[in-house]
Amino acid sequence: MSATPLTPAELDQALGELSDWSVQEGQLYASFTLDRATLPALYAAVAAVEDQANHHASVHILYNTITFALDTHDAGGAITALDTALAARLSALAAQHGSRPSGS
Ligand SMILES: C[C@H](O)[C@H](O)[C@H]1CNC2=NC(N)=NC(=O)C2=N1
Repeated sequence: MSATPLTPAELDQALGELSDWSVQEGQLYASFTLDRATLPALYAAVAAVEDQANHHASVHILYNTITFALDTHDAGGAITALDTALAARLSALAAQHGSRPSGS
């Protein structure tokens, strides 16, 4: 998978399959709300997937909401297929841990 910036059309197409995600300030962005007790397990799973992909999200946790922001540093902060691929995996992990999208 390449660190080539997605074109606007490619990004729109990818977002069509990433219903939890939006573009905010040039990054892919998603928030999930879940039981606080499951947050540690979710983050452990996120970290493992990130390390396997060698691609890492900005993660913010506030009470029962975890927010991810993704762009590709190696592409000057553009959104690439590395980001959209990881976004799909993060959505799946959040769902597996009983989350619900908490919107933007
Ligand atoms: C050296 C290492 O391969 C790079 O720093 C990887 C690690 N994780 C990364 N994460 C993100 N979001 N963007 C990158 O360009 C990136 N590059």
